[in-house]
Amino acid sequence: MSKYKVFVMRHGEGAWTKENRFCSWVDQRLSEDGVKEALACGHLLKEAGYQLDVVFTSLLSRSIHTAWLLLEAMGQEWVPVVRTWRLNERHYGALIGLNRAEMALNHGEEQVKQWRRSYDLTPPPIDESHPYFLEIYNDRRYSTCDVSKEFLPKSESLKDVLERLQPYWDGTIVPEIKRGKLVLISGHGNSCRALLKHLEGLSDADIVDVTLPTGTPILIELDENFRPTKPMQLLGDQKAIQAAIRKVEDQELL
Ligand SMILES: O=C(OP(=O)(O)O)[C@H](O)COP(=O)(O)O
Repeated sequence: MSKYKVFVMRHGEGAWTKENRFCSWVDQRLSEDGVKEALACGHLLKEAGYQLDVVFTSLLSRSIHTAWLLLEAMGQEWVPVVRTWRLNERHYGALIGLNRAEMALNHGEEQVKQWRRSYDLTPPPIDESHPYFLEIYNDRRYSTCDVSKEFLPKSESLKDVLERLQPYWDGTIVPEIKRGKLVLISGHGNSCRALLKHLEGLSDADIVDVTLPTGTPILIELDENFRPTKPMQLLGDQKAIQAAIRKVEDQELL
């Protein structure tokens, strides 16, 4: 029997999703479609009668704006929004800013798929010669983290993401859920995949086939031991959701 519910969602479409570039820790804003998606999620949850108690986001604007727009559409703007770097998107290292289709031309589609979806493959690290290095590491938000700047990641596999996210899930989010709070996590494609791997108990091989569309709330129902009681539910028009998943999967195609 389900005791707890939690929503996990990837933010609305970001500006660089449209340009097909690895965005990761670069602070791009939502595209016009991304704004619409976030508002539509809020309307969907409102119509279903949900009342949120707390929303967790990353430190990246696209995840925070999604939370704000969703709460506005629900008429629940007063609900606390809590930000943490531990929900940031996977750090794509030296791949940040690169175009996926161009990379497939140079390295082959299979290599790009491996970089994007395998569980424990870490891309080459970002270094000071990278065009976005200073923009990321000189940003004041990263002086506010619970680890000092020099220990923040320079590249991550999905496994690394789960390792930095899980202490926050266990220590901060789970206690809220246990107190009876309805929590929504406005995260990113890969920070949400890492969390879903953990919650759904997916194997390293099975997570490779999980791709998340933007702006789609995923409802997870858990028993008293935080084990899923039913398959996760992607809420909304199922045909549109499948089309949105295919769009993300096809980003590496030539
Ligand atoms: O920034 C990103 O994800 P996000 O749009 O969910 O924040 C990544 O570039 C997602 O890339 P991927 O779908 O190739 O893993």
